[in-house]
Amino acid sequence: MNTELETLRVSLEQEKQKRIKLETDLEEANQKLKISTELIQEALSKYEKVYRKLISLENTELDYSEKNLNEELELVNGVLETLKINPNNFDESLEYCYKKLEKVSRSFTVVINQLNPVIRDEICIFYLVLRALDTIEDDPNLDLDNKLKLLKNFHNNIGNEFYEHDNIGDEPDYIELMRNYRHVAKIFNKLDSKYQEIIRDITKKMADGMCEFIEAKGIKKIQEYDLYCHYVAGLVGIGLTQIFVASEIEEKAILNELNLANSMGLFLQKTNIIRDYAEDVEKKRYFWPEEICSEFTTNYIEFLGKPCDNAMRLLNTMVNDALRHFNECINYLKSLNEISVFKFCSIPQVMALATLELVFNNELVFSSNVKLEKSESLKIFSNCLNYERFGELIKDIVQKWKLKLTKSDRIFDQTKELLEQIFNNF
Ligand SMILES: CC(C)=CCC/C(C)=C/CC/C(C)=C/COP(=O)(O)OP(=O)(O)O
Repeated sequence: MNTELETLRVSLEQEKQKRIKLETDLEEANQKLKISTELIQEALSKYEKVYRKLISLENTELDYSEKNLNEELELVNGVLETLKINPNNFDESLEYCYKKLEKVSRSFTVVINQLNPVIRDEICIFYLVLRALDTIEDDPNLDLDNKLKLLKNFHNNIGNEFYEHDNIGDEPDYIELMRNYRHVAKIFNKLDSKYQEIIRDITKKMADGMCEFIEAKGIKKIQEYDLYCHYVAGLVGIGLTQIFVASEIEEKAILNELNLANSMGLFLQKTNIIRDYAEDVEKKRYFWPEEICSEFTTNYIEFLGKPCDNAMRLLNTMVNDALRHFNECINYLKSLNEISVFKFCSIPQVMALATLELVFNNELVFSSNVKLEKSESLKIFSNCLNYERFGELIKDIVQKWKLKLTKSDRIFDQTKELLEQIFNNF
């Protein structure tokens, strides 16, 4: 009797355990279902927004063919894929990183989102790590010693899940990134060590370079200007190239021409430095090199709000200096094989060339932040699909720019020559 009772008790206990397990599984499945539903809803709402935008674009002055629309939809599908609808892939920190990327980057979110998944998280994290470093460099309220200490130590904290700062940054989104840095660190720690090493090495070199320039107080020679741009942007091009090769997506040969990767960064950085004249001068950030400025003025900040002849000549000389890097950018892009990497690298370059065309001989640079029209950016995003289409976009910008070169001026002639070289590169 006792044995029978015991057997019954054991089987009851087993049934009870089974039931508990079933209940736990059910709860977990419901949780996953909830997350999936939210992600799907988010994906659908994004998809719907872009689709509506495309439909409305069909009726605007932009001549969007059906082919363009399909290509744009392909790009959007890349974005949807990144939403990682599989709930097993769901990671709160990864989700934070992609959401933060959208907030802190004006131009890199879309090109990162469409990247080959093999390197997408790596490049998203690379971007956020450098954005955090840049936030420290740009903070106007940090005292010098503290800033130098934070910059010099930053590479040791990239994977520190307890690293956080409550009040660093001059914009709410940057402050928030520094406050929640642990999410970036957590995903960094999950990356393959070969990517961690590249990111850490570039971050250290960039931080050391930033410190060198903070201590030097001002940029004098053009060579120093190129060196500063190398530290803050050329190194990014070099690190990205190392990531493409480490993943075996691009060929090793590209590592023999890292000077081209450097030029890719310099071209983007110099374009921003010219475009942001008014904003930077107002914030007391000075990047225009004395060697170029001194031909036109003893202090280039006097041109703020006053676009006199000398101001315009200086502006056009700065544009010329940036434009001399573009042929090397074309040569870099020519050597890429994988389409998502090509788009990631080429779209920002076309946007920068269009921006340079816009700021050339443009008085507004001295009073406001001149920006490309949204429709222009969209046209570039959706048309820059391969090397051939890239060439067409570049040639269109060059033709438009040449129409501005009616004046007979030494600088205009130099710009004309550079533009002709670019045109003939295709
Ligand atoms: C090989 C290769 C791809 C080289 C390019 C290297 C690269 C991406 C350098 C960064 C340059 C730069 C000015 C970034 C910030 O741009 P931003 O302030 O306009 O962008 P934001 O939208 O992120 O603020």
